[in-house]
Amino acid sequence: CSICFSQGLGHWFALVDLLFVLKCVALFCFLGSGLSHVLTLVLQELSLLCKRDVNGVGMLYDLLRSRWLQALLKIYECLHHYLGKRPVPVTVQACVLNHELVELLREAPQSGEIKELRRLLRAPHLKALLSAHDTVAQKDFEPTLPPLPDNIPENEEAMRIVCLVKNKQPLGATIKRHEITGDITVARVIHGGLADRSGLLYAGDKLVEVNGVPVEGLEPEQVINILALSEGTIMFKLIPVSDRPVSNQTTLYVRAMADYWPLQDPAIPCADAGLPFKKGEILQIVDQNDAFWWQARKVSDLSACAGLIPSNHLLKRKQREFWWSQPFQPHLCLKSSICECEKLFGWWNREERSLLVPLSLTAGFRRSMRLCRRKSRTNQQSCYAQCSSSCYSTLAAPYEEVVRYQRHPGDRNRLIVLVGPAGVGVNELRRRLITSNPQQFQSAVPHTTRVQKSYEMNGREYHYVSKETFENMVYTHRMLEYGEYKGYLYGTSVDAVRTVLDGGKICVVDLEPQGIQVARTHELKPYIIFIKPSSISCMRQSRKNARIITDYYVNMKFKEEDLQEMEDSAKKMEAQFGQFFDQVIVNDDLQEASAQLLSAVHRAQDEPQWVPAIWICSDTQP
Ligand SMILES: Nc1ncnc2c1ncn2[C@@H]1O[C@H](COP(=O)(O)OP(=O)(O)OP(=O)(O)O)[C@@H](O)[C@H]1O
Repeated sequence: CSICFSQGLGHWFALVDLLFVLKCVALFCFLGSGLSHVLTLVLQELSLLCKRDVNGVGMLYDLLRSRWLQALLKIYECLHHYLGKRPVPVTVQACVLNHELVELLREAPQSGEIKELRRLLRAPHLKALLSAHDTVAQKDFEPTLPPLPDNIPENEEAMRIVCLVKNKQPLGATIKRHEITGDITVARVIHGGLADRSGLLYAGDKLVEVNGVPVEGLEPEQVINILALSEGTIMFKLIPVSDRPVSNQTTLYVRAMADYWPLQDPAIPCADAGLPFKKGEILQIVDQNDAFWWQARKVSDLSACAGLIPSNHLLKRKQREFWWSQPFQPHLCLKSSICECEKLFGWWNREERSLLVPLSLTAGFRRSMRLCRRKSRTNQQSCYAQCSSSCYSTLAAPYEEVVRYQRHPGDRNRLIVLVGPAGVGVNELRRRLITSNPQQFQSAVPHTTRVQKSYEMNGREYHYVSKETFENMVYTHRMLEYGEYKGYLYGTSVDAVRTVLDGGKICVVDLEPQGIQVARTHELKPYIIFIKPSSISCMRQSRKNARIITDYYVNMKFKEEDLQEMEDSAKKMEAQFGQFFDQVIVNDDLQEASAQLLSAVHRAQDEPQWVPAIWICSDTQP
């Protein structure tokens, strides 16, 4: 019936003429006594109206004749009938009775039947059943709250008594002592906690008593002890805050760009209430009332009670303080990540790859030139090794606002960016992905300033451009990454990526991690996949027959130092850039990693993902 009223009535007014509605409502006033009978009358009325073709009556007629509604009404009638003759428990203490009986049987002569009866009555499931019976019979569903104290002060208005039943959850409120007055007040109520859900405690409420113990002169720790020792119900006597904070917060989602460990933060007002998080995790911010300490929870566990996190402003300050507290270092990372690092990594090795496979038809399939790459990484090492990850993160905002985004089927595909340490298999995986379906996946054709060779075709292996054109592209920020090798410039341009995307294909590129931030634009909406090496012991097995190609040796085996270098480099990449990774694939078994890559690429295009809000909310490219 409630379904009928809550859902049906809205339609009713819209569909049927007013006179008819009044008639039906009058009939429904008899609810509870012969509802089926009333329904029959309504149906008769409706069938007459149907003949007169009153607007919408046919629909209502069908609704009232539907089998589920009829069944619902029958159930209602049965229940109503039962209300008048509900059974009354013979005893409300079946458990006690059972216990007494078992004792009597113990003393009785031990025949087979008596033994069996005793065994049955002592069985735990029967005892549980009787206990459930007693609970229902006594209607003991609610916890019993203690009686209100007699000595309630006269200015009752100013005092509030709050009784909360303690369960396994924390209370979800913090208290503090006012420095001057010494008053103990509720400092904050944690979103989703017991106190918050009760709606009875507010930040600023002044505690007068806890479980009958006056708190005047006590330290917050002593008050916490009283709470910890009490069982069952906790009774607070408090003076309510005069102006309660009005909650007009809008929920905000952010990606954490730094790690945070509350237990290691001496500044947090209550470490137990802190929410630890790792970079890259998505947080739901539920309270920003405090300028320094926000309340948040992880989207991976939204049912949990919120925790304290430093506000944007505070976390940034902490990062800076930490950075300055470190022993002096040249802080190469700051410098290089802005400008010079772009030059340190990248393209010269790819040029060599193209020499080795000169007639490769798909641009971007260039094989490893390990020595060149290692040469570039020697510079990179100094950047990774000399600065801690906090050094890099001082540059960035500690939280990035994100929204859920799902690509519209008609929109351009998202750019797929593969990142990983040299030798991990980025090119192998990219090559396998593209050859699995060249109609769908494609690489971006790089630009170079070197001269075109006889067997090459402009726009296939490279776009051959003059140095001036290339430099102009760099200055106008049209290069995702670029580098110099043997006096020539090489780079991947945004235009080359755009060409692939405009052709309706999915563009797959591999970038050095420094290129990620350049690629992260509203236009390209890149989905970043980190290819991670498995453990060294696993790689010893999986790379046993793998060959790498260097400047001087073709088919060179992986050496122990290569594997170690790969692992170290991967760790540093994760520490510095992990917050940008949408997906991490461990490249242990090649087949499995390829399958994971394929499904990740499809997920990126077809399923909702968290992306920077600025990509969606702003029409202008950041
Ligand atoms: N999971 C794997 N199991 C076995 N061999 C692998 C695996 N992944 C990659 N390889 C092999 O390792 C070698 C290096 O891979 P690849 O050239 O793709 O590395 P890369 O990450 O592109 O590094 P670089 O840029 O230095 O070439 C190749 O011979 C490749 O076939």
